[in-house]
Amino acid sequence: MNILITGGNGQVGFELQRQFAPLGTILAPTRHELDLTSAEAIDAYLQQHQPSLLLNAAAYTAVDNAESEPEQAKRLNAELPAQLAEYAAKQDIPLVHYSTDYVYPGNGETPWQEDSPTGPLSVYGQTKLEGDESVVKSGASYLIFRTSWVYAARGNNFMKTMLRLGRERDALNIVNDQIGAPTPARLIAQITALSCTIHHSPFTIHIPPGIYHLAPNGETSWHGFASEIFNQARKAGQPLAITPEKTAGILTSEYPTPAQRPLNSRMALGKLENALGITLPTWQSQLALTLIEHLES
Ligand SMILES: NC(=O)C1=CN([C@@H]2O[C@H](COP(=O)(O)OP(=O)(O)OC[C@H]3O[C@@H](n4cnc5c(N)ncnc54)[C@H](OP(=O)(O)O)[C@@H]3O)[C@@H](O)[C@H]2O)C=CC1
Ligand SMILES: Cc1cn([C@H]2C[C@H](O)[C@@H](COP(=O)(O)OP(=O)(O)O[C@H]3O[C@@H](C)C(=O)[C@@H](O)[C@H]3O)O2)c(=O)[nH]c1=O
Repeated sequence: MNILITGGNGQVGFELQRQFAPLGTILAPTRHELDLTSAEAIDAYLQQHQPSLLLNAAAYTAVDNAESEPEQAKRLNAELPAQLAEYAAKQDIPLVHYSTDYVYPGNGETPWQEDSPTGPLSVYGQTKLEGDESVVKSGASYLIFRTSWVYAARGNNFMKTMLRLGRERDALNIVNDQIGAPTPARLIAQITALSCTIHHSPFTIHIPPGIYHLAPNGETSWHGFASEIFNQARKAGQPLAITPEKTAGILTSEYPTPAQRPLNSRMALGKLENALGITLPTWQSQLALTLIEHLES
């Protein structure tokens, strides 16, 4: 049984490969083996390999660059999921797709529900929303996991950037007015596997199709996340130049970037917890696991 993982070398895709390896034959083409900007190449690949499950972890995730490369972002974030969803509907196979807190407008302090009005502030958020909308209306059996602030033991992410800067610098300014939940890619892959029941054939999704928020419990700012990274790293014996007093919280307006980020990225988790009958872990406990994995790698 072939499981296609697009973006298999990314943070989430890599963890999906680990989780799903015992469940079937993993197809995780690199960008040299399958150019995801080519609809023709994707069609040919699908015809050749006939996957029974699609896990779409490919995306254009460079939030600031997307502002100057909107066509590229649209191809990966909007048109690719639309094409995969159309195929999934036609073949009657499930599609799991990943989305983001950046589809929400970021105002207020109330956690977003899955059916809250969207209002992306950036090209990245807008193109991701277009992808979600295509999947929803495709008629495919789908799950969309909207997650936030993804990091992992490997890949490019905020945790690894902070560990590097914490060793190199003795002072850092980090925004403290964007609030959300840092989510390890490993947790995303574990929840994805938990949501798919494997019969002999075909794969089925065993929670109701739809959009689900997927993040750990609790909330913090990027400054709070960085401070916890430094605390936990220090306890694990890492030599850091940075000190808590020199890790200053600043406003988003003091850290100008090409793309606007939402201030409120709080996402309600009840829909997923109820569907799976679980309580999601806290972001601090998930950081401990991911940090140790990184330090031991
Ligand atoms: N990162 C984050 O903070 C968040 C991510 N998400 C969503 O989660 C999902 C996974 O994100 P994440 O794992 O962090 O993403 P990564 O940036 O780590 O990985 C993206 C993957 O997409 C692949 N890719 C991008 N462009 C192309 C292309 N033209 N052809 C072939 N492959 C391509 C990359 O290939 P290559 O390895 O060759 O570069 C990479 O494997 C995405 O849908 C993202 O929007 C949601 C919230 C937060
Ligand atoms: C390195 C650094 C970043 N920052 C801020 C900038 C930004 O607001 C925040 C996080 O930086 P990043 O560049 O990791 O942020 P960003 O790339 O916007 O992260 C987002 O990626 C996309 C793909 C998503 O879907 C989102 O959920 C979110 O994870 O930290 C500082 O304040 N000080 C610093 O020294």
